[in-house]
Amino acid sequence: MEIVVFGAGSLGSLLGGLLGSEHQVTLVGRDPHIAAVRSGGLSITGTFDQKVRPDATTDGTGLTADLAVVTVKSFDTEDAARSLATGEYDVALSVQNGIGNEETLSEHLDYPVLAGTATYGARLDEPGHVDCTGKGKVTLGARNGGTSSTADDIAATFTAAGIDASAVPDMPRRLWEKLAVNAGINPVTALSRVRNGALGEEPPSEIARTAAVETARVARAEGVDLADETVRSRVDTVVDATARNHSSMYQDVLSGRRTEIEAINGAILERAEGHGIDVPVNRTLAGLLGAWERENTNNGIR
Ligand SMILES: NC(=O)C1=CN([C@@H]2O[C@H](COP(=O)(O)OP(=O)(O)OC[C@H]3O[C@@H](n4cnc5c(N)ncnc54)[C@H](OP(=O)(O)O)[C@@H]3O)[C@@H](O)[C@H]2O)C=CC1
Ligand SMILES: CC(C)(CO)C(=O)C(=O)O
Repeated sequence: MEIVVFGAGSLGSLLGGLLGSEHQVTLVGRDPHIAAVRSGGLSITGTFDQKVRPDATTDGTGLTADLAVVTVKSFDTEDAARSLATGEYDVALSVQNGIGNEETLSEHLDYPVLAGTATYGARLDEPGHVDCTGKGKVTLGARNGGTSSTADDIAATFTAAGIDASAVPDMPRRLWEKLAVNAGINPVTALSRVRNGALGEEPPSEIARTAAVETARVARAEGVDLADETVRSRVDTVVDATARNHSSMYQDVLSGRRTEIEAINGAILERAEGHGIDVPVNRTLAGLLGAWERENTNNGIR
């Protein structure tokens, strides 16, 4: 299969690198990482130990492939969609965190957009080198739910490349479940500057679980069947499985970069307000991270 991975930072380089062992992959990203991949290939370490040589470019316009895997941060989805619209693809798959990415892509693309989530831990250590800090799973499917033979084929493609992937018929619920986990783990680890595993301790773990439970309440108001107990235990499971990870939001804070707080806790807050639901923990986390962004990232705009 010909695959373009749009947004080859941490997660995109990991997935693109693994896919590159079996498929024709082009990574779209930024220099100096892309220059390093072009000259010396991509090393994947940690859970994996591989060296691959995918194609790599900083210009994501006018490309052609069977599949576009979108791994930019949610605040870059609109720009990515505009670039992807100049190319030719059969299908796009978002494996980003936050809600609304698939809708944004669909507004710009005239081919189908599938939804996905990833629980792999990835960190771009240095140009040309990605560290897999936790083996996870990629879950994908039709963005409004239901079965999809295209999603089945893509899951098989990922599996053939050694990525644990499955196609599921209930993506809306999965997206909200992942959102609940990220709403808890990401800002709490970013604000307290700890790896995910530190949330095994009280009280930060309880803050993360409460943010997740608030999210489940909003999901139910949106018509998605997601129980409080499901998200509480999911936070604990992900903390255990990704104990060694710096969450993507913590990585952003460490590098002084804009975070995805708006597409995660901010989006929950906005939808909660629409339903008249109070989400005080999400409001607090969004407020604190937002204050950090304004002070440290030129008002959140890079
Ligand atoms: N890292 C992880 O372990 C996990 C991440 N995720 C999710 O995956 C998504 C990606 O996260 P992550 O990999 O950490 O993010 P990164 O910031 O590491 O990667 C995104 C990359 O895309 C680049 N980019 C953005 N727009 C363009 C463009 N138009 N052309 C070329 N390159 C572009 C960015 O460059 P620049 O920054 O210079 O703009 C950056 O290098 C997020 O939604 C995240 O929440 C989910 C699970 C785990
Ligand atoms: C699953 C988790 C929490 C792994 O760190 C993640 O999605 C992220 O860091 O954004």
